Amino acid sequence: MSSSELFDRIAHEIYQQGYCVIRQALPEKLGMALAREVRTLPDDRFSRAGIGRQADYQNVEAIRRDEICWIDNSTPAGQEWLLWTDGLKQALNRRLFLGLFSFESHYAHYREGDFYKVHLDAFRGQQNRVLTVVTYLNPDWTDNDGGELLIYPEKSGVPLLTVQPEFGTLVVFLSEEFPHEVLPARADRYSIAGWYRINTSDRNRVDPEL
Ligand SMILES: O=C(O)CCC(=O)C(=O)O
Ligand SMILES: [Fe+2]
Repeated sequence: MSSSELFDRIAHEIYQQGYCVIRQALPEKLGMALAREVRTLPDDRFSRAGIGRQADYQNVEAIRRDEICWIDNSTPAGQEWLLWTDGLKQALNRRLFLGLFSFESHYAHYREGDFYKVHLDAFRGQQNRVLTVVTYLNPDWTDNDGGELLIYPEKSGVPLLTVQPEFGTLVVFLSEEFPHEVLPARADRYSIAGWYRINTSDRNRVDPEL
């Protein structure tokens, strides 16, 4: 699938249903570079993920256990990823007039037993995170390794989708609309989670900060 076919398909499915899951979507070479990088980053580049400002540490531990490392332009793999996600942003803006403005993303490492309970990535009205993108960097993932992503309909209940975190699978969904969770991993699980944001700056506040 060429990248323009892929971006067309993502735009179409986001328009139709608000989410899409595509296997083997991430370009192979990019996926390999990211998979290699996430495994070679020193441990001290990763930190315990948070869940917003108020929550204390114990609260966070009950909700999510992964460790994250924000991705920037300082490595070739990071650069290539940001270029690719920028291409996706432009394609979605062109096709859907979403007005996506900025993008932030991090590697995530779930060790054995780590999980992320049901949550939304953005809250309605705050208009910060509009679109979530997740991709997986696990070449040898098996059904026994757990760590599935479950995506629920807006009112929760029965999952709409169960996604295995297999190498190259790409998940995109509207951040305000779909509660989701990561079931406990039974092996090291590597992924990238990212968010496109719109520009909600006004006279008194620049947001996202430049
Ligand atoms: O890794 C995944 O499958 C999803 C992660 C997630 O929901 C998040 O980081 O907000
Ligand atoms: Fe999430």
